[in-house]
This record gives sequence, C-alpha cells and structure tokens, in this order.
Amino acid sequence: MNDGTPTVLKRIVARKHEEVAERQRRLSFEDCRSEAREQPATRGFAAALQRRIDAGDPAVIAEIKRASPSAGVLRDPYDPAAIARDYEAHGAACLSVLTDRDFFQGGEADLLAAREACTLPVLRKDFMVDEYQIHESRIAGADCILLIAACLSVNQMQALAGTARELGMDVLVEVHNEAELDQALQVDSPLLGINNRDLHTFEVSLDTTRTLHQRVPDGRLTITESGIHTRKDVDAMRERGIHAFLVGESFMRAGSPGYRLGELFFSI
Ligand SMILES: O=P(O)(O)OC[C@@H](O)[C@@H](O)c1c[nH]c2ccccc12
Repeated sequence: MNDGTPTVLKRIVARKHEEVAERQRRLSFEDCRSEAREQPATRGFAAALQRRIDAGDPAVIAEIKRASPSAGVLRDPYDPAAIARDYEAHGAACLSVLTDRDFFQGGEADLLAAREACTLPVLRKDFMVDEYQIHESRIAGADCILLIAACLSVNQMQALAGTARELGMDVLVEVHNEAELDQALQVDSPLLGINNRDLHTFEVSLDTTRTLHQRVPDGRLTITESGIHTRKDVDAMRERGIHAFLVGESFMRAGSPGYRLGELFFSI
C-alpha cells in the first residue's frame, strides 16, 4: 500500500496548509477572528441530531457535494440551495456541505447558499489543519466543524475543538480505526463519526462502523459515515443501535436527493 506515493489525504492536507497561508494574506488572522465573533447565533447541530434520535427517528446528515476524488463529478448542474430545500422537505436533521475547492469542487458560497435556503444546521465539510479555518468556518455559516483524526494529533484536535466551542459551533470528530478512536475519545465532544471509507485508499466497508461502535462509550453519539446506499445498510446499522447517518453519494446521484433520502430512511 505504501509505495512512497502520497495518498490523496496527504495531498489534500499539504494543499490546505498552502491555502490557509494564501487566505491569511487576504484576511489577517486578527480580522478573521474578530469577524467570527460578530456572527449571529448558530443553529445547534448536535441538538438537532439528538432530537430526532429521542423521537425514535433516524438522524440524517444529508450531504451536498458536487464531486469527490473517489467518484469524480456526482452532480451537474449543481444547485446547493435547491438541494438544501429538498433535503429539509424530506426529513433531513442536518446538512453537510463540502467546501474544499481543489479536490471536491466546492466552496464556502455553497455552504452559505444551502444554509440560507433552509432552517437546518450545517456542517462545514472540509479539512481543518489550522486555527484560522475554525474562525473562517464561523464566518462561512458553519454550525459544526469536522476534525479528521487521520490528519491531526490529539493536541491539535483539542485546541481546534476548544476554539470551535468558544465560537458556538459543535464539533464532529471523525475516525476510521482503533488508534484514531482512542485519540478522538480524548477530545471533549459528543459527536463521533465513524468513516467507513479509508481516506488513504478509498476502500469502503460498513464493518468499520460495526467494529468500532462497540468501543464507543456511553455519552457519545455515533454517526456512521460513507457508503450507505440501501435500506439493508440502514437497517443493519439501526439494529446495532446506530441511528445517526452521514450520506452523500447515493443522494447526489438521484434526480431528487430529498426523495431518495425519504425512500432510504422513511420508506416513502
Ligand atoms: O458519499 P458517501 O459515501 O455517502 O459519504 C458521505 C461522507 O461520509 C463523506 O463525504 C466523507 C466522510 N468524511 C469525509 C471527510 C472528507 C471528505 C469527505 C468525507
């Protein structure tokens, strides 16, 4: 597997550091931080998921993405606002919007457009490697940020999570294996994402969630991420007590992403 070629995740992270440096030349850290502090209240991402679960319903984080490095272009034309409305009408609990430009063909404008078109809380789906991006996410309208354990140390995750919380955002910590889970559990946040996709190889297996979920302590909300395509996938997770889902590709390939969400989760 490791033939010396950098994996996509490594290339993305290297590019992110450059991007942050470029952005910081346009808007200084100080100015970014003060603008972040002036934003109106966030929408409560974790609370929205918990409400669904308490009501006995699946909590679906419905993803909006134009393209991905593993699948190429998923949706063209791509209208984040229309998709957001469609998702809300069909029972999504929250949204996730890809804002990475170079690998996912997204941007912060997509997040703002989606958020303004509905009342749902929104996760900024991007690769956080620097404090600057946390403040920037708040300005971009994020109610929650993602921290990927595969590209951060425990100290980094704790620091970034602390900043996010100070700014009123929730934090989703994402893991793919046991070592990452152990690290993620040292971060004080209720939302734990188990990514079924290996971000180095793109291999997908729902067994990842099955195995790791057993080791998640009470008090954390497990979200199974990636590779959910069928009713059988959904039922297999719910039987194991996993009621929160992050789904992108199968919705993005459907004519109506919202209708597909309804079919998969609410049997319409
Ligand atoms: O499109 P899928 O297979 O339904 O997966 C959605 C989501 O889990 C996936 O986009 C994702 C999960 N973690 C990430 C981290 C970065 C980029 C993308 C992701």
